[in-house]
Amino acid sequence: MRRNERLSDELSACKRLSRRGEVSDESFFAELKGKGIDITETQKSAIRHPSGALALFAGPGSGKTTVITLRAAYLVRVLNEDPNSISIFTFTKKSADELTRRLQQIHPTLKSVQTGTFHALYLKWLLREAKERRELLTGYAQRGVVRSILQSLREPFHDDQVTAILQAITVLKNQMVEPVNAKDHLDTRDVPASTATVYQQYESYKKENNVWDFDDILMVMNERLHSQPSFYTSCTDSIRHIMVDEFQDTSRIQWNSLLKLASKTVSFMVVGDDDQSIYAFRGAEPGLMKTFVHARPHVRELVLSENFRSLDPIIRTASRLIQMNEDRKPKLMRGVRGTGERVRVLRAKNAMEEGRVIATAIAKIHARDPLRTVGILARSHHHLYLVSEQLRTQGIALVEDLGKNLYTESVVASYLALFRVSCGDFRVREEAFRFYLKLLEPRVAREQAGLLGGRAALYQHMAGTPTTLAFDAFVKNMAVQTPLDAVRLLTKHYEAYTVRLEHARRTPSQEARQALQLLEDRVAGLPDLKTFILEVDRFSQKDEQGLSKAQVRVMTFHGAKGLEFDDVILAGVYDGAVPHARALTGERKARRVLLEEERRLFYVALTRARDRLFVVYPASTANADREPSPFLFDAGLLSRKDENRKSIHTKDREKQVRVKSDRQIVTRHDKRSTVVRKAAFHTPIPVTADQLPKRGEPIHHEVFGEGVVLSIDPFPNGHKVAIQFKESDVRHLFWEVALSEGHVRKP
Ligand SMILES: Nc1ncnc2c1ncn2[C@@H]1O[C@H](COP(=O)(O)OP(=O)(O)OP(=O)(O)O)[C@@H](O)[C@H]1O
Repeated sequence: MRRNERLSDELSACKRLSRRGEVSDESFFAELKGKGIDITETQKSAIRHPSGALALFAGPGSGKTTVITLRAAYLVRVLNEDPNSISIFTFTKKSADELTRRLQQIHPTLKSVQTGTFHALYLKWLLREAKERRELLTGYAQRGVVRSILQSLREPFHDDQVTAILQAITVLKNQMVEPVNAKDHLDTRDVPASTATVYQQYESYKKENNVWDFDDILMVMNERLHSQPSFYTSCTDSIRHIMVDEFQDTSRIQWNSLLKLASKTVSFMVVGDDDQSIYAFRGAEPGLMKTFVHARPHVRELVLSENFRSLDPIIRTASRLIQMNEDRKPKLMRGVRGTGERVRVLRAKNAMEEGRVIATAIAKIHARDPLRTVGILARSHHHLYLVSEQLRTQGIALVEDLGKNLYTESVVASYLALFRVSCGDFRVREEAFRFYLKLLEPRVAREQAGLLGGRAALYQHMAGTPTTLAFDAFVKNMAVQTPLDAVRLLTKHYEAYTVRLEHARRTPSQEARQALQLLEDRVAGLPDLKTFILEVDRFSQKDEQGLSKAQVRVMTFHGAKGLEFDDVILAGVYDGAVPHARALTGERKARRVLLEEERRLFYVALTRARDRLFVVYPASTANADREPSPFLFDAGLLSRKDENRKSIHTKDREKQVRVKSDRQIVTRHDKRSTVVRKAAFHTPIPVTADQLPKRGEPIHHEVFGEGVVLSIDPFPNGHKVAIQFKESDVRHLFWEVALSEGHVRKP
């Protein structure tokens, strides 16, 4: 159909639908032009789309979200549709807030358009229509349930595995896999073998206790829509237009419920970009973009091929990177804003210097124009702790979307308590003493377990005993050490403590270890603990005034999705962090899938910049040398000549990786630190048959004392041994770890 014919068809269809709004079609677009927004013909087509299904697939910065907001405005202002009858789905709260902000900027009446994440909108409708009121099982409580199920299964486990199991359950529920079928869909290389059983018991627990988790909101909504006609009618009666932003992140269950909801609406529009799909770990299925086009009769497909956001060097960099992905739909992107400064890669000596490099870059940006918006993005929120602190210390007002900082991480808070006491601040002596007991005096800690868990003043209770005297000497000695030595000393004890925990079937998560590595970076070079404490206090007391005026925002790559900034600084872009080390382990196929997802994530980060883009990487963190991310080579930002070394394009890197064992890959750059720790925590030395215990044999354990072996069972990479200890319950030990760490012996 020729364009003019199509346009006149669209207009007449709109007129048929229209109850005549406050502005005409011509003045709507003329008003936008007056504001400097010259809507393209394809964008207009999508905005005017009268009824039926429409798919708008295009690259970053092409105006997909703009079309969604303007379409909502057009429906209300030109076609006189009720704003309440328009529902817009997004995938993060931040994108929903951004949409609401953009809508309100266009016109105040658009405040009533229903925007939100699937979870938020569905929960609202469930509360309204079905009067469903359930407590939500989240965060800590959710982990507690999984932990106690694992304990009841007598499974040794790590806290990280609790995270992996919960993530797997989310994916299964989003893929609509029932617990009975879960086994066939799980890869036991990624999750413990008991995950399917845990899933089953976890679901039963929620049912018995009448609670939901977040994924249940999607499940219940989908089930009600399909099985309760009255619920379905009451929901769909009030919705005439559905739009979905970032459709590439839709999961099977979201798709199922959407299809049902949209079967009665006047229009159903989805916008997305397969290159920006970054939520596989939550069950996203970018393949649904293809399904959409075939699922509905007469789906109209539109493609936008202009990038309105970024200057050419940024677009070129991002395109070079994403072209390395094999599993994608090729797209043509043309920048309309012209050329600009080249993307700059900055190398910092270490993590602390990285913060200073970024602060200098921001100061330069704001010296030219204080109103420029700056986004500082990193792969993990941990990495942003030190950067944020440096920026605040240098007086830069910023909005953090992290919600916490290094000193609120519980293990770091305990270290700080000990440091404070060693500097003469006895207000936190109780906290410090309890931590000290856990770390250095496990036997005393066990004896005092009742008091240790309660609120009693334990130090006072034990004052004058050899234990408190040893504690006093320990903190006194700490005061004369450099902060780095003090941190390392505590970490040595902390590692022994985690091994003991492992025997009790628990270990602290990787998060704690990451925090401790950061702490080492933070204190390196500081002369004494007093200086460190002063700096921490100064940072914590920094007043938050003026943050509303802050033009600098700090967030993760994931959190930046859908947003844009005048200038973007990507922090911590070193190999192992970007791509995440996890993407370089495991089976080749799984590795490729993960690596492509990591590349898409970095692509999302690069494409948030309008004018200038800086990429920063520290040459050393946590006492280990770091190399720049291989993605910087993929994107053409670094070349072999720059680094004077062999190519580390990710494709070549994959080849290297194939010939190495998983452990070597993860720890390639961490030879001095992580290898040692990983080996200690996860890689037991194989034992010979005569080193294995026998049933009925007596055993001595350094923490649990004397015991007798009840059973020996094969376990991945070793053996699980059940031991009845005299002074405690039956304990299950991972024999190879226990033996190689010297925690057990035959008496
Ligand atoms: N026709 C246009 N003329 C000028 N600017 C435009 C036009 N369309 C969109 N823009 C601007 O381009 C920028 C990117 O638009 P938008 O955020 O809608 O893109 P997007 O496709 O949703 O991006 P992403 O997928 O990367 O999040 C915004 O600043 C928007 O105001």
